[in-house]
Amino acid sequence: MTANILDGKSLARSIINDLSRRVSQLTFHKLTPALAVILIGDDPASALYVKNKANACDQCGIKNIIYRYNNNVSQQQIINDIYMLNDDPTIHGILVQLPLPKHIDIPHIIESISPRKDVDGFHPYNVGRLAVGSPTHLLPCTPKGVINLLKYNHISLSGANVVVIGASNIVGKPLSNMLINEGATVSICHKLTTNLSDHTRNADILISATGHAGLICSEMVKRAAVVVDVGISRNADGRIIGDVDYENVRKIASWITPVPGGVGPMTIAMLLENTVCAAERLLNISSA
Ligand SMILES: Nc1nc(=O)c2c([nH]1)NC[C@@H]1CN(c3ccc(C(=O)N[C@@H](CCC(=O)O)C(=O)O)cc3)C=[N+]21
Ligand SMILES: [Mg+2]
Repeated sequence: MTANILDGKSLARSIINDLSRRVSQLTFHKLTPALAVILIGDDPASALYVKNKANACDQCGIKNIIYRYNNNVSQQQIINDIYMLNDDPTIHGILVQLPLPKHIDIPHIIESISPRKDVDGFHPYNVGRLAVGSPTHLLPCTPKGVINLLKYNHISLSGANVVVIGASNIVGKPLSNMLINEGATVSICHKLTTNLSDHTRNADILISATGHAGLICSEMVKRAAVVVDVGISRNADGRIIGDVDYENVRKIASWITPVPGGVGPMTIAMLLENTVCAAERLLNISSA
C-alpha cells in the first residue's frame, strides 16, 4: 500500500483562484483588501516567507504593504505603528511576522493589534472565541489550513482519534480546539510526553508540528492512518523537510502530506482568505 497525497499546493492554488473573484467583487465596491506585514530584523527565512505571502497576495489582487524594521527597533515604535494601522480604514489585515527579536514581548505586540484585523488569529479575543466555539471568521492560518485540507479530501473528523504533537499557541493549541469543535477525540502530546509512540500508534489521524526532523518513523504510525506533517526544518543543503520520515511512513499511511507542498501552501491561502473576510466584513454590515 502507498498513501494518497494530501496535495496542499494544488488545493491552495484553487482557493486563491476563488479568492480573486471575491477580491474583484470588493474592488467593484471600491474596497481593495489590504494586508500590512510587519517584518523585523534580517532573518532570511522570515524574509522569504514574507516574500511568498506578498507574491500570493499579488496573485489574487490583495494589496500588500511590507513594513521593514531593524533588529534593534523599540517595542514602543512597533506598537505605535500598529495603532496607526488599526485606525487606517484602507488596511484590513495586520500580520507581525514571527519570530521577533528577544527584547520584544510577543504577547504585548499581538494584543495591540485590533482583533478585527488580526488575520493570524493570535489575539486573545479571537483565541477565546475559538475556545468557546463561537463563529469566528479569523482562525489561525496553519490550523485552519490543516482542517480544510482534511475536509476537502473527505477525511472525517467526527469521532476520529486525532493525536496532535506540539502544543504551541500558533499550531497545536488552536488546532486541538478546532478538532474538538469538529467532534474529534483529541490527544495533545508535547516535549514532556513520555512514551510518545503509545499515543501515536492509536491515532487515526496523526498531526506533527514540532520542527524535529525525522521524529515520526513508520513504527509510530498505525496502519492506514492519516499523517499530516506541519514541521519545518532545513537539511544540510538548505532544503525544507518535515517531522515525518516520508519515504517509510507513506508505505503505512492511507493519506500523507508532502513537505514541501502540503500544509505550507495552505497556510498562505488561509492568510489571504482571512484578509478577504476582514475586508468583506466592512461591506456586509448585517453579517458582521
Ligand atoms: N505571524 C506569523 N504568521 C505565520 O503564519 C507565520 C509566521 N508568523 N512565522 C513563520 C511561520 C511559518 N509559516 C509558513 C508559511 C508558509 C510556508 C510555505 O509556503 N511552505 C512551502 C515551502 C516554502 C519553502 O520552500 O521554504 C511548502 O511547505 O510547500 C511555510 C511556513 C508561516 N508562519
Ligand atoms: Mg508543507
